Amino acid sequence: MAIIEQHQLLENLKEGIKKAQFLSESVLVSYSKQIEFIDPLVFYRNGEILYKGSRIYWSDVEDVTMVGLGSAVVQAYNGEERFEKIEEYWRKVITGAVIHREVDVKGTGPVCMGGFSFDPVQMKTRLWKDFPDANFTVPNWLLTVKGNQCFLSINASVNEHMDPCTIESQLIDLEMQLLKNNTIPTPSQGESLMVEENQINEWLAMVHKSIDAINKGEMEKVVLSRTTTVTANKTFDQSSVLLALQERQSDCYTFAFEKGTSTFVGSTPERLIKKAGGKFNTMCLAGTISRGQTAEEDQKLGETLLSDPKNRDEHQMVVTMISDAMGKVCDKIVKSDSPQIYKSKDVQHLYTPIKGETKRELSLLSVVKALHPTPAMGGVPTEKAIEAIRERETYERGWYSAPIGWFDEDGDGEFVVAIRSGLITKENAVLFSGCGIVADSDPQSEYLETKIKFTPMLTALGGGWE
Ligand SMILES: C=C(O[C@@H]1C=C(C(=O)O)C=C[C@H]1O)C(=O)O
Ligand SMILES: [Mg+2]
Repeated sequence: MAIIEQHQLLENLKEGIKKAQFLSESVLVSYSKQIEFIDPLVFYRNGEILYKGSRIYWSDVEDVTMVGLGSAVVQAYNGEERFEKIEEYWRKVITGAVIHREVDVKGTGPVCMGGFSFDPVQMKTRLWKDFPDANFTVPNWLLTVKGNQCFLSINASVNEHMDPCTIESQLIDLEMQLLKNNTIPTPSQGESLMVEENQINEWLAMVHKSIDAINKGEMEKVVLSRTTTVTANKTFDQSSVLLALQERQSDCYTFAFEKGTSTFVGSTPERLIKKAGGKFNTMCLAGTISRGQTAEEDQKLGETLLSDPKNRDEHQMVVTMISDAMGKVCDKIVKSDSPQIYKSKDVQHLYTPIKGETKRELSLLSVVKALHPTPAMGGVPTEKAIEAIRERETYERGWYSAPIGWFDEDGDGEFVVAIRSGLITKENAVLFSGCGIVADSDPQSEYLETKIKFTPMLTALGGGWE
């Protein structure tokens, strides 16, 4: 078996190099196979030395985890045409690629993973220096875990000058190192962390101003966010932060994008769009209340949320926009008439799932473009709200509240909205949290809402609120 597999990889490399000679440009070679089980966090950690600064962790709500190490292909773009540029580049890469799968499983092979910034026009600061407006990579190594089955995809960019046997033997050596068994440090708790909520008064003033603007009819909703800074006395261990998120936030998508010296990490409940063939799944998530201490209190809080006009209003604006946008691109959409409750560890939300179907060729990125930013992250009307955010927020959002995800050569894939997140650089972390401001908002309650939304990241870093 092993011999046949190696033979196959070598054949693919030879074919890729021949193609590269013919095209006079690099060609992507992708080979994937089933392997013995390995914990995805161990794999992520094993890549720390060789692939520091270019690792990706992604685990979805359907028990699929993908870990990417290194970049066989990378595309970065700054500016407003980012969706089109990434799409164009991807088409070109895939057209030339040599792809072989031992087993035909989604989420293996040449998977393109990455994200976008919230607003390409917002001024850039040092905070997000390693995160362009669009940044996508096909990892050199992609581990895909589905339940207890594991698949390994090897992606290599080859050119006409390469020797297939040399590459093959390098890959075999690396594979052994990356698949070594290892342990993950247990999540830290009660660490001595310095936790500082930044510019609370400025934020409250901004909320007051926005409520005034809404009452004057300048807009209907704007999502305002703020940051909390966390400092530890030693470098945060990414694998243990991910483990903590994964354990506590099991109904969320847990992710990490390591770029240069920073890693954008989080556990978001919010799917932006999933595409499988002509079928699309999206959701509206807006309107928030805390979790109860007891099952009874929790249930009561959920009922309060469901019948609260302010939260229903905040939610409805998202439903209207997403239904309109999906209605325009799909032949048919299905959505329930009233919201349900979505519970995650620290908060409950109003939630309306929407399904769409189309027989036309419709790319995932074009739907991402049509949806982003939804009024769950921007506001209503979109342009007015984005201008207000640009003008009033005192920091750069970067990839916070923006689409992150993956897609494959068939154009299938999934994007989520990167909230409940933070940017970790060594022993420092900046956490992000926002909330929808509408006419009936009370600044103090909105402040508390954003405070609980910091909790998932704060606890994963080993901290908590006093
Ligand atoms: C903006 C965030 O969350 C969004 C805002 C919500 C609200 O205001 O009720 C709820 C869910 C999210 O759509 C965040 O968590 O940072
Ligand atoms: Mg809210």
